[in-house]
Amino acid sequence: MKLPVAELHIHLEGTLEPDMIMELAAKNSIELPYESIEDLKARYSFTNLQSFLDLLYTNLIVLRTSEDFQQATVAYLENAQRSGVRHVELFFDPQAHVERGLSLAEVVAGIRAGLAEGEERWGITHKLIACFWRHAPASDALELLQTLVEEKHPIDGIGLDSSEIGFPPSLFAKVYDYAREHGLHVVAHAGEEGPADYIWQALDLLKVERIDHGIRCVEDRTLVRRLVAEQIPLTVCPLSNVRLRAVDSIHAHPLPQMLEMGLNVSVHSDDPAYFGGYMDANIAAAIKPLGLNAAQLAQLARNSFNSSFLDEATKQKYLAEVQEWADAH
Ligand SMILES: Nc1ncnc2[nH]cnc12
Ligand SMILES: [Zn+2]
Repeated sequence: MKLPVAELHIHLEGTLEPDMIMELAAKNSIELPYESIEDLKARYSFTNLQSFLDLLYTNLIVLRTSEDFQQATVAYLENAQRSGVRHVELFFDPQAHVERGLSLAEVVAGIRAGLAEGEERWGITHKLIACFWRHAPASDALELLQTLVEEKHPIDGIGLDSSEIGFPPSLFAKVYDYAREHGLHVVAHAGEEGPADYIWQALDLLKVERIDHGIRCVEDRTLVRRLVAEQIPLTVCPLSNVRLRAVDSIHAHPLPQMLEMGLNVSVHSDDPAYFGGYMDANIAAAIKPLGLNAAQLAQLARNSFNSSFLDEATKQKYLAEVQEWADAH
C-alpha cells in the first residue's frame, strides 16, 4: 500500500505531460515552437522559477476546449491515484486561459467534470482553487475573482502564483479580503524564491490558511516560532525546489530540519510533468536522499490531510488509512 496522502500543491497546467502537449496541439491545430517531442523534452532544464514559467505558459495554450481540461484533469488524477493520492486540492490559473479568449465557464466546467470523473473512477475527493498571477495587476485579479463569485463558478478557494520576486503579497490584500468575505479558502505561494518577509505578508495581510512552499521561513527564527505556534501548513515540494534551484541540491533541502522544528509541513508535487515525478517520487526524494523514516512519513501524510479543506469526517477516514500504513511499516 502506497502512503495515502492529500495533494494540496498541484497546478493543473503543470501536469501536462509532453505526449499530451503534442497530442492536444495536433488536435487543436496549434503550432508550438518545437520541432519534435524530443525538442520539447530537451527544454526541461531550468535555471530559476521564471525559466520554468516561460515554458509552462508556452505549453498550456494547447488547452482549448472544455473537453481538453477534462482530459488533462483525468490524466492527472490517474497518475495521482497511482502515486498514493486520496484527496486533491487542484490549482489552475484562470488568467492564463481567459487572456486567450476562453470563457471561465468552459474552463471551470471542464476541470470540474474531470474531478467528478476521477472521484467516480478512483474515489479521489477534491477541491478546486483558482490561482491569480502575481506578475499581473492586482486589479485584474480582483475583477476576475468578482466574476467568478458573481457568476457562481464552483471554486473552493483562491491562491497566488507565478513570478515571486518583486511581486509581494501586499499587492493583493484587497483580492484576499474579497475572497474571505465571500467564504472562499485562501492560500498563497510565498517564500519559494522570495524572502521570508513575503511569508509574513501572506499571513498578516492576506490572512492565508496555508503557505505554498514557504521553505525560506528557516531564515527567520521569529517567523518559524510563529508558524510552529499557529501550526500554519506549509506545502513543500522537494523536486520542484531542486529543479528550480530554490535549493542547491536535494541533500540541502530543509525538509528534515522543518519537521524537526515542529513546523506543519507536508510534501507535494507542484508541476509533476516538469519536475520529474508525482507524489510518490517526491516522497521517495524525502526517504532516500533526505533520510526520513516511516514515522516521519506518516507525520507528513497526517499533516497533508489535517491541512486540507476536507470536512472532519472524511479527514478522519483518511487519517485511519494513514494509521493503517504506519502500523504496517
Ligand atoms: N512553483 C511555482 N511557483 C509559482 N508559480 C507557479 N506556477 C506553477 N508552478 C509554480
Ligand atoms: Zn506551485
